[in-house]
Amino acid sequence: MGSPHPHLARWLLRFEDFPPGLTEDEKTFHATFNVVYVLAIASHLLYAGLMLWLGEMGILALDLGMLVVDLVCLQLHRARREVLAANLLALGTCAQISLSLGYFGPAPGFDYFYFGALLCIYCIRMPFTRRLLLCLICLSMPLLAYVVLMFQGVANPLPPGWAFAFRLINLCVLTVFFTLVLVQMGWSADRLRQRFESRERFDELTGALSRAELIDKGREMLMGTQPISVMMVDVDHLGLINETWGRAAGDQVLKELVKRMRSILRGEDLIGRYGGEEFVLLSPRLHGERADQVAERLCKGASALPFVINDGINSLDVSLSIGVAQRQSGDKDLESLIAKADVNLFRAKREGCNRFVSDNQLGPVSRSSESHGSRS
Ligand SMILES: Nc1nc2c(ncn2[C@@H]2O[C@H](COP(=O)(O)OP(=O)(O)OP(=O)(O)O)[C@@H](O)[C@H]2O)c(=O)[nH]1
Repeated sequence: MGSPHPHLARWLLRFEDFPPGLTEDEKTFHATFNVVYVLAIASHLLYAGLMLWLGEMGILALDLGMLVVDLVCLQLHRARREVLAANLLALGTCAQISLSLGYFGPAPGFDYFYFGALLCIYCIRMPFTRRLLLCLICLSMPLLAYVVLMFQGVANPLPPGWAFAFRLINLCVLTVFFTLVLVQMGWSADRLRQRFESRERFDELTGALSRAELIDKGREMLMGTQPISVMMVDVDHLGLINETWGRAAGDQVLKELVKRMRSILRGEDLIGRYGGEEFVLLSPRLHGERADQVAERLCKGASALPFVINDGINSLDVSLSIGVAQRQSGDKDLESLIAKADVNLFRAKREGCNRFVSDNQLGPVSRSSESHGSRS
């Protein structure tokens, strides 16, 4: 798997029962954080036991509170709300550090905790500014507590032996925790580099995203909760165009089509070449009737002007058929959304091409267009 730690990756993946269709990256992310949450639960149970034994009820209550947070994180993570789970763990950990500092005093060793929380946040796939904001919140909580307690001169109330043992356990747990998170970051960086190096991100002919890249980006998009429209676009009768005008003409049509779609769509929309003459479009924050309007604009706009082929000697009228599917709330499965769009595309073809079909409506394109009719 091209990772510096393939054995660890294989070992982690052995314990997982993944939902179908996850990429390798998602699998290692999922497996790593499963271990991180289980580790957090185990260590908070251990700390709670220790504090009960030592009769330190204040810090025991804090540990039990964190135990609940860990369990919630694990459930969220398993329900594929990974980003929410990791954010909650990071914030919970930093809040716990701040409160624990009030009890134990600003002894060295605690700084480990919030670096852990920061690393946690750093490997979560979310926009940079939101990540930065979370890091700042996580950093400032314990830092503030640190400074205040240093000035107050608070000392650790545990006997020196216990204080030492407690710190040792913390360091061991956190070292394992860091190793896992860092290794996971290494895997992600590796795969990112491999993708860049292998130049498989874009389709060579049209410049659209490659299928693999589209799926990766689409899955990232689906990690949020925003509405998303998926459109499957197919050039009508491309086989006939190839036969009549030659494959180079078909290639020119595909290239020009991507340019036209780009000019109609917004910058944040993704265009990927899914197969031969099929493209998949992913549009975040587009749903309901607006998605139908965009599909109609694509059908009309893409075929509004003839496609110039054979170095400007000929031109063709080319039409599109589009299947539209919309994300239902909480839907995380990109493949099933694309499959829905594909079913609607099939309906559009069956209804006579040059139209779109969406989940809720059939959308004929009003402009009458002779498909692939030639012009001089
Ligand atoms: N020029 C060109 N043709 C391609 C490319 N990829 C796929 N095709 C052609 O697209 C055609 C797809 O054939 P079909 O699935 O039967 O579709 P169609 O002829 O467009 O007919 P409908 O989809 O039913 O309208 C085949 O003839 C492929 O050779 C490509 O990169 N360049």
